[in-house]
Amino acid sequence: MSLTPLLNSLPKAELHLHIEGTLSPALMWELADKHQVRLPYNSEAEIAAAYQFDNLQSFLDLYYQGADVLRDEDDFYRLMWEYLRACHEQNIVHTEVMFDPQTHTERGIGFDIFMPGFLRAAQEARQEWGISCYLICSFLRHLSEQAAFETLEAAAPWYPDITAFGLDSSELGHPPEKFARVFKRVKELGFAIVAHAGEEGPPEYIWQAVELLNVDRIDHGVRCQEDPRLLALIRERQLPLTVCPLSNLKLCVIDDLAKHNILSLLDEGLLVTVNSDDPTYFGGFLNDNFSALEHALGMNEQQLQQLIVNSFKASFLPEADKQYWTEKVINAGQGC
Ligand SMILES: Nc1ncnc2[nH]cnc12
Ligand SMILES: [Zn+2]
Repeated sequence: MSLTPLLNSLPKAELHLHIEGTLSPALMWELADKHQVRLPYNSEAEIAAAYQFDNLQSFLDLYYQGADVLRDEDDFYRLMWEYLRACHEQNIVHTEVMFDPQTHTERGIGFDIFMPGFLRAAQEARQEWGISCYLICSFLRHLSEQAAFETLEAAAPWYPDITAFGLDSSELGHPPEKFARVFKRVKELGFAIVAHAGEEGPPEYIWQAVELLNVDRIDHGVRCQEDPRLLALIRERQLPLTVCPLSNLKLCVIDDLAKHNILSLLDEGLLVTVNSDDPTYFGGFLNDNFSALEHALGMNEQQLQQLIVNSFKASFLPEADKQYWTEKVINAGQGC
């Protein structure tokens, strides 16, 4: 029997989502027209057809180019609002959304433009649908340590609206150690920390994220299985991994979803979660990622439920909220 009815009925959290990676071809086309931005495409369909990637960098090149159509506060509001509407449709009740300030500040678009847009959409989604949305401010690792420090400083007026700081963009050649001093400061300021590690990069980068950045969660981390000592440490500390199956397939981290190690990591007792990363670029939102696991790996009902319980456990929600949602998931599962 299909897991789709159960999947749709369960409340879920999403913990690894780049808001710039939710820009749909339709919105990109509309905003390009609004701001008279020249795109290297002749239609929405051509935009969608261009989304074929060989690796992370080939994706990032298109992703940063696409973000150029985001210019004013209303554009950032629309972007966030459309994602939160998709959350509502999938029964995502809590989401922790990454944004890349440097993608915008480098184009002269400051925190005073994008933050009010994000926050207005988040507030309306809370009122309309009861969705909670936390923000994770991510540093681009292909830029310098100095640029990350400047971004941390520029974010200061918005600290009350930020839950965590993260690290993303081109992994290879930019190990976590490059940002050890920045994240030391982030920790002193009292924020949670996440970092992309072990997506394309080796287990050594995951070690550095854990030992030098003191991460609370690892984004991706799928290559931890190559190092048994690292795997044991992640299991012992129950350090969450925010895994993104369709992203891994689309960026050629794996060549076949049937070879994905997510269920094997789950069965080994790791706190793994399912996420969509950049859904409009990778061909699926959160529920599509779960469905893909059902079809490619034969994920069963118990594994589905555990992955969803993990999404709340691994979140930055207060303990009482984690408990509340975990009970909801378990009780809803029993009713099906
Ligand atoms: N999958 C990914 N890895 C690293 N940086 C990203 N930025 C957006 N998506 C990303
Ligand atoms: Zn990511």
